[in-house]
Amino acid sequence: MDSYSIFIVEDDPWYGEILEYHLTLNPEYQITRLTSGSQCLAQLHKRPQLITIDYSLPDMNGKQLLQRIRSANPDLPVIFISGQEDVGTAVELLKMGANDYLVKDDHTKDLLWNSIVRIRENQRLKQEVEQLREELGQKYEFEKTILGSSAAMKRVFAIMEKAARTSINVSVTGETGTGKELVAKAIHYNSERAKKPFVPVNMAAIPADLLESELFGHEKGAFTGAIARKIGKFEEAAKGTLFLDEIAELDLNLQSKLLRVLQERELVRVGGNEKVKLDVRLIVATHRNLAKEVKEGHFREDLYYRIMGLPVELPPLRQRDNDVLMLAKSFLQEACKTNKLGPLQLSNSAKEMLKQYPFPGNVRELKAVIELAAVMSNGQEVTADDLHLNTVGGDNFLLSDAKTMKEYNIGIIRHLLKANNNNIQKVADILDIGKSTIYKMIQNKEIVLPV
Ligand SMILES: Nc1ncnc2c1ncn2[C@@H]1O[C@H](COP(=O)(O)OP(=O)(O)OP(=O)(O)O)[C@@H](O)[C@H]1O
Repeated sequence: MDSYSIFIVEDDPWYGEILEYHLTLNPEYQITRLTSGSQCLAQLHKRPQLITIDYSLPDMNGKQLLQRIRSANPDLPVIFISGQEDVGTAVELLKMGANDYLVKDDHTKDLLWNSIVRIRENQRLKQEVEQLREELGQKYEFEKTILGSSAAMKRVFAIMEKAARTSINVSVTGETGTGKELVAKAIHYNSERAKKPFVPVNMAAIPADLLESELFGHEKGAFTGAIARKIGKFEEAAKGTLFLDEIAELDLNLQSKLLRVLQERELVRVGGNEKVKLDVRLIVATHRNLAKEVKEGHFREDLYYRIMGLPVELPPLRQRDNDVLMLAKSFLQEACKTNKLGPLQLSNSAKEMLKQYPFPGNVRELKAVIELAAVMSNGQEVTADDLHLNTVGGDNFLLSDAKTMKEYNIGIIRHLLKANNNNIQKVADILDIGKSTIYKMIQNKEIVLPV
């Protein structure tokens, strides 16, 4: 049984007795009764997990006591119990970080009981989230997740380390599938902010008219359909990292709004007046050349300088020397494990083919090609024939250079759908993309599924 230590600070012995009696109905609660503020402060080293305080104590008032508790432990839950209903004091105490304010009446015992249950549940969830984030952080140790030992990738790791040690903004550029999001996550989970949220938002995936409220939040009634207040991604990422992917797709109007928010370090939710202070590390990414976008008038120069921060340029896979083979081996191992296949090797011919191929879809494409090859192979090794770099959507598909990136994408998805009985979820998982991307292609008739 988990014990939970509660201090009851109450100078009226009779009322203290009632509270103690009621709370000990839960055998987990270990109660310590104290009758003054100074007694409470002197016992804080015993690490109570929650404190209830009578607002008017003989030696100090509730505000003074709360201030001193907060400076010793900013997270310790505190519930006030007051002899009178005084909304002003209640609001002030809650603003100072009290968790609840109850008035002494017939229902106090039950309200207190419920309040403690709620606070414990919040504490439990918070602990769980922190633990999960810690585990994620371990998962994102740079060199364990971002594979690469080429000179080009070593330079990337060196800049990432600098980024992780500071809180300055970071901009990640690189062709599609080079690992921009992976880099952003690794910086976050290796930084001081690791225990706070990493919030990714893809500028290209959200319709322009929804993006403002998605980023900055909205107040109830701000527009038709705004039935309740909603906090935006900036607020969701408080004390953590906001990852704005495909930043070049932001329209000029929203670029100005974003610039203002970043300059003033505060935001106002759509349809509201209240100013909300910001504390986020911003990481942006794009596959475009932002400097060129600025020159062509598509991107604001002042915003460009504000978000550029520390630039991380991810080289395309074809410029990473032997990383292609290292990645291929690792993806092959992973594919064997997930598909419950015996261990497979890459044949020499397969290695040669991978080294020659330019990989327009970069690491993402390599991963998909290898996963498919693992499934296709029926021997001990993956041969050049299993790689099927040239079978997607017809002969020499991937080797023909007259294709746009979009055509490659459609070709790969078409092929994988065929190989996986048109299981959209499975193909989305293999390619590490959202199902919506595939549905959009079907809607646009770029892909036709058999009826
Ligand atoms: N160096 C690497 N080592 C291992 N896996 C990698 C590496 N780089 C990328 N990947 C994997 O490749 C896939 C694509 O990576 P990611 O989504 O980060 O790319 P991206 O550049 O953000 O793509 P896009 O431009 O399409 O948004 C992911 O599954 C990721 O885990």
